[in-house]
Amino acid sequence: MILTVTPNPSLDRAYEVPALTRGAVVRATGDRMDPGGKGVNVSRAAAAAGVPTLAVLPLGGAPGALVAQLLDEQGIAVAPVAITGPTRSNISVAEPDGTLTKINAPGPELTAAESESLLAAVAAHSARADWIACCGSLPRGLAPSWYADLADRCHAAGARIALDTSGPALLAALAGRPDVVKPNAAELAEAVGRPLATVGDALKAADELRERGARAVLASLGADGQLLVDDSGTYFGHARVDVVRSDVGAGDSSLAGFLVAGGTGPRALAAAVAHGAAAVRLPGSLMPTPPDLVPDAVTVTARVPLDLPLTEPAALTEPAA
Ligand SMILES: Nc1ncnc2c1ncn2[C@@H]1O[C@H](COP(=O)(O)OP(=O)(O)O)[C@@H](O)[C@H]1O
Ligand SMILES: O=P(O)(O)OC[C@H]1O[C@](O)(COP(=O)(O)O)[C@@H](O)[C@@H]1O
Repeated sequence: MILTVTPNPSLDRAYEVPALTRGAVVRATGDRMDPGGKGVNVSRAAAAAGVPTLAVLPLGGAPGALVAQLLDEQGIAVAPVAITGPTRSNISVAEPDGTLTKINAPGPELTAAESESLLAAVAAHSARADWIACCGSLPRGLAPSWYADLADRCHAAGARIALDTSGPALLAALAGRPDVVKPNAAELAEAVGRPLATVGDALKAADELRERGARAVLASLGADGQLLVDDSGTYFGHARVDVVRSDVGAGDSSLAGFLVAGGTGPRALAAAVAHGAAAVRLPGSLMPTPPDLVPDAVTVTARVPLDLPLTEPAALTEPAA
């Protein structure tokens, strides 16, 4: 079973527009609403792959009720923790050329009691979990060490920890020795405090995260593919995608594919890449089902193209904590 923890879930609203013009009234040509947040998406993708999953998440207010309803409609098992503050809504705007603009709200502030209830909810189900995927930003009220504390408790219960977060929460979580971390290029750059221009730069950064505590690193590099560094070796995976509709949740879909395929080694990397590629071919944060996957389009190699320039070099937007 894949248990997911999403401390700051969201109601994801996705708009498709002909062009995004600042200061103008922009008429959307399509819109959709999905239950969101990185762990929620991992659960949705795991369920779509036919793997048992449980999503642990705090929910509050009318948006929280809507997230619960949408998850129920999708048949996702949920262990909700009731909170006072309203669940956030995140917005993405997709343009026909593939440009995506995302606005992520900060979300509610959790009280100390709500933070404890969330940890207790995870602990109550962790014995049943093969993997516990800890995903997304931490809401206000949770210390940056929250994921590290969670990892300590869950490791003691025998579960493996996958982690997908950013900034200080990622750095602090490394102390909890997560079994795999899945940064994207920007998160990796921020974690090591330097920009990344090539796949080789990303590999050096991934090695550094392992030195700091991560047992394995699955680095997602957008259109360029993914890099896996674990005890079995170092591998690079790529898939060709002709039309990108929305990359919202592509990383979450990738992580789910990786865990569903065992969570280690080149076969799991191939599944991660297939899931990421399938996700970007779908609108909004729709998660792929098996018929959406095109495994033949995926290549995985142990010969990492170190000199390959990243299509989107990762600049530093914030100083590393
Ligand atoms: N433009 C793209 N073309 C092809 N595949 C993509 C594209 N964007 C994302 N992907 C796939 O989805 C994965 C996750 O996307 P990425 O943007 O790296 O992560 P995140 O969603 O966490 O920011 C990538 O590693 C890749 O496999
Ligand atoms: O917790 P964060 O970092 O604010 O991210 C939350 C957002 O991330 C998502 O899980 C999508 O992930 P990506 O932005 O990595 O594609 C959305 O469902 C959600 O709105």
